Amino acid sequence: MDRSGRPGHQPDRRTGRIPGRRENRVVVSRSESHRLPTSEPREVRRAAIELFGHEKGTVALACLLYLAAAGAGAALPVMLGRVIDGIGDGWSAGRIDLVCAVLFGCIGAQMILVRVGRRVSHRFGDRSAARVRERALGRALRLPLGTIERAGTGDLTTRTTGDVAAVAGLLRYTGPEVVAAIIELIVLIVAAFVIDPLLALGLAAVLPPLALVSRWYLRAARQTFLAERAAMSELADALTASSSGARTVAAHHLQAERGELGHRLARAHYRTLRRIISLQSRFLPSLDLAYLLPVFAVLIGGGLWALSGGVKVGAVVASTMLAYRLAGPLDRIMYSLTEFQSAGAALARVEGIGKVPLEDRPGRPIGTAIELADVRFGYDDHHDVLHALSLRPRVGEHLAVVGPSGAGKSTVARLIAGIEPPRSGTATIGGVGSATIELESLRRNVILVTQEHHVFHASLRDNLALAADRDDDALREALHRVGAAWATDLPDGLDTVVGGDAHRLTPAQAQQLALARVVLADPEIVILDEATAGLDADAVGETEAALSAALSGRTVITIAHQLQVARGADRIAVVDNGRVVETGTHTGLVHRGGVYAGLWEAWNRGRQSN
Ligand SMILES: Nc1ncnc2c1ncn2[C@@H]1O[C@H](COP(=O)(O)OP(=O)(O)OP(=O)(O)O)[C@@H](O)[C@H]1O
Repeated sequence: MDRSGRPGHQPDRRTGRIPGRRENRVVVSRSESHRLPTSEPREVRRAAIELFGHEKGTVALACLLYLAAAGAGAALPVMLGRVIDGIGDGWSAGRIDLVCAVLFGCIGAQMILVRVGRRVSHRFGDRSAARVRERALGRALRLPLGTIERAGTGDLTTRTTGDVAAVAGLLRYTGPEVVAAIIELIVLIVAAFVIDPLLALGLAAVLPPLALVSRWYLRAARQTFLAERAAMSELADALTASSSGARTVAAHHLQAERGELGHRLARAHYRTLRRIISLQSRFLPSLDLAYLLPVFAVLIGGGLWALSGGVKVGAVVASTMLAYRLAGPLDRIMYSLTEFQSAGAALARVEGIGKVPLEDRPGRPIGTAIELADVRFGYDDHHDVLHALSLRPRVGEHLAVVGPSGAGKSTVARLIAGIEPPRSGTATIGGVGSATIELESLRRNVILVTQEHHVFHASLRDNLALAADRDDDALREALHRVGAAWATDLPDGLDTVVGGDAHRLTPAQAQQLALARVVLADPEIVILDEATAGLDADAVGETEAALSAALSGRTVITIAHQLQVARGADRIAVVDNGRVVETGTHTGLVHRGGVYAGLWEAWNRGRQSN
């Protein structure tokens, strides 16, 4: 970089940035080692058992209700067989009527018991699903930020939304259905043995084909479903990165590349879906064949035996009906294998969040002095982006960090904020490594505001109260300080629900909301990294000045991508190629005629020609 500002350091016409040697930061694909882990089947089983353990009473009650319902259901073929044989044995009409009345009563009782059982099991499902969701979110919130970013927010989002929903669906609907089906199956088999143990052996004809088919399916399905979930995550990740990094994509003309990546990942996901369909299209018809085998076995075997007088016709009819009814619960169990596989894969991913090693953060800083000393840092093992960088912001000063794009300014912000530890050297706050400071204390004292802000689908008041529980006047004052005049025009004032379709905030408004949160939180150290980039050029200066006034006495470090922001700072540090190459006031640096002076000249020239 020279004083004249070579072409590479002219501000970009569209973004106002000072270009440099930045590499493409929109992640193209995540390496295996950066993916969030997945739990082993053994760990998934343990988690499932733990879930049942919380609801032993409810589970036992639901099982009892399903048992009674299955008993009432099995009474139908048993009694019908007795009636058939009873007619042959000369039962009276009154006796037959009585048995038929009991039979109808059983049908009614079965319907009621199933309904009540479902209600109880839904209650279990709801509470367990809430437990899974809360656990996943709790774990996600404790994850080290650097890990989330390297793994991709899309992956974590899919795990805490789609995967949790798949597990919740299983717990609420499919799980209880399968338990009910297993109980029904056992009751049907017991009933068949009560009617005639030899005929009941015919039911076993279903077992060999069923065992073969399900063994093959279960083996193939786990990998297929895991692959589908992973492909879905990668796709979500790439789409999230493309949309949240839209400005970078546009600035680096990466639209075609990102579009192609999206298509490639969508095709990969489509291929995994086709594998699932192909698997199921072989699995399901084989099941139908398997169900028919015990019906034929009992009907033909029992029929021949009845002809020779070895067994009564009623017993054969009842056993055949029971064999036929096996298809119902078996079908529900086998069909749900797909969902079990899918939810099992989902639970493995949800539980995997808990396998990420948490950071050891015992540090308790004394004071708020920031110091970066001889810091080396790189995002991968191969090359450093910061090279022995040293910087000592003074307590209570407003320091602007400037430099060409890709120089390492945002990386400096991340190290101060304790998101990443340095590879060597030290990055400390109050004498303690910032990446080791206890999270609660770090969050209270240090806030990093970037361009990414989340507006929660809630009232404006709730969105602000996240930062600090203050009265309405304080909330309004914070909005006023960051120039959010629009807030006074909202139809329901602070009660207006924002973040959803009802009242969508513009990116600039969302940014002001984030800044108002900072004012309310009033931390000791504020790091603003492109925090005003979404505002229009005139508003940037005003907002930065208002923010500085609101945060007076606090240490404010502004990563200034536009030099007019740096001008108002107490001191400026110029970062180039991962090193601090100059520090001083705006006037001092311009007079010195060094790197900053060159940047300033190029900046002014660029603005005039724009
Ligand atoms: N998450 C990341 N993973 C890999 N490399 C990264 C990541 N973030 C930044 N880099 C790389 O590190 C170097 C320094 O980036 P950094 O964002 O700190 O620069 P900067 O000066 O803030 O740039 P800009 O002004 O464009 O924001 C660049 O080469 C960049 O491509």
